[in-house]
Amino acid sequence: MPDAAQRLTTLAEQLLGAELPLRLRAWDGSEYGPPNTPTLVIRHRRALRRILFRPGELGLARAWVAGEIDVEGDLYEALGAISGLVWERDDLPGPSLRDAPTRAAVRELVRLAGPFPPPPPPREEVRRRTGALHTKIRDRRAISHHYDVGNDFYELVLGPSMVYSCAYWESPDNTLEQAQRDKLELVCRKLDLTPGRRLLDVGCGWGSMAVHAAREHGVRVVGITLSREQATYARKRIAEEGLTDRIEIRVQDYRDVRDGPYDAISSIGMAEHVGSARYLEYARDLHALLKPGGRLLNHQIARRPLADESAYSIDEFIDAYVFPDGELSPVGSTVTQLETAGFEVRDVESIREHYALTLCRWVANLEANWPQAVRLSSPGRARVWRLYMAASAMAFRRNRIGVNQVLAVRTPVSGASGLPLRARTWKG
Ligand SMILES: C[S@@+](CC[C@H](N)C(=O)[O-])C[C@H]1O[C@@H](n2cnc3c(N)ncnc32)[C@H](O)[C@@H]1O
Repeated sequence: MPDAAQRLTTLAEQLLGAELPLRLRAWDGSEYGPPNTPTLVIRHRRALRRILFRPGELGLARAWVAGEIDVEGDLYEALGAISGLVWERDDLPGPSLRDAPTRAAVRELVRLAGPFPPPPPPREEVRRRTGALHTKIRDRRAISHHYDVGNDFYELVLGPSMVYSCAYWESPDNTLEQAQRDKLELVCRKLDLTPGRRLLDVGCGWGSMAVHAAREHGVRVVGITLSREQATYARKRIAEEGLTDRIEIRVQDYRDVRDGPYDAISSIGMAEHVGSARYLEYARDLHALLKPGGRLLNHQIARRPLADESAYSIDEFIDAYVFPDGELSPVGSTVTQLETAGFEVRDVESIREHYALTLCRWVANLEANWPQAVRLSSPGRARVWRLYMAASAMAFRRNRIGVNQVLAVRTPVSGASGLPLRARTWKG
């Protein structure tokens, strides 16, 4: 009788119709598969039950959070191998459940997983996003879930720059702090910030953009966030920098900003929270908050468009464990919505590869401070973050998702956009 690792490998290969490019270690201590590759460790057969119960990323993620599966060796190599095998194949669908051998393999897998517990009580299913879902109260709760993990935890992961969005890598060998500074500076140049102008930073996080723009470009800034912890941190930092006369941080929803018009608006890593049903309203609100000729820089993660857009559903793992209610749209629909709201879209810069580099640095920071990260959050939460960030790095690297800076102008009726004939000012 072959041991569990060998049986599992054989079954997985039969079901996937391809060779497993990873080594496997099972709960009985047995190992099987190629040497010199990362090892997928299945510590408990409960992991199989979870995966069979909930096929797709969520079952896998739950087993990961519970510590029932793990990876030894290079996490990125393992994730790349798994996604190459499951999500990125052009020869799918593989073996069909109509085939007798496939059905037999599934039955054998169920046997191997052991007795199933009674089904869990019905839980709220992840719904398609509707306009009603992104209410101000719900958005505030979702933001709290994500950002009020504690500033100390974010400091460990993000490092001293405390910027939680894609950095800009002039060279991949730069430090994360330099790359984040370069990103903030790039945004300031795109927005043509000059002393005395007024900037609204929507989704200001821990205040990094506000501080950079006020200190380096002499602008007055209002930064808004839904997270109290972020606001407290940002205000302290602003006081330490001696910039309280130039920066105001508010705990405020973008839908409640009433003190326009502004000369410029930055929205960096915030619009992912808006939701497609509310996106046009968001674009209209920002448009109304700008002076004629004012610029918006919208820096946002995008997904690839689908042949059938109605088939889009939120990633269950991200929704359940990381980013409740976060939602991605293709860059084309962002541009269309901004134009519909009245903006003239002048520049779209894709910086997809930059996010893979950024995420790898965050993962490295987390790994280097692992015991402290676990103490500040919990073993499950720290594991979720490691997996989420490493998997996201892979997704950016492999073009499953992207990130774009969209520069849009509230061009006046005269057509005078105020932009240079060539974008030398920021492209160098
Ligand atoms: C990923 S963080 C980005 C923070 C910052 N821009 C940076 O690059 O570090 C997203 C920010 O958007 C804010 N946010 C999300 N929804 C918001 C809303 N409805 N109104 C105002 N801010 C919001 C969050 O509170 C958080 O500060």
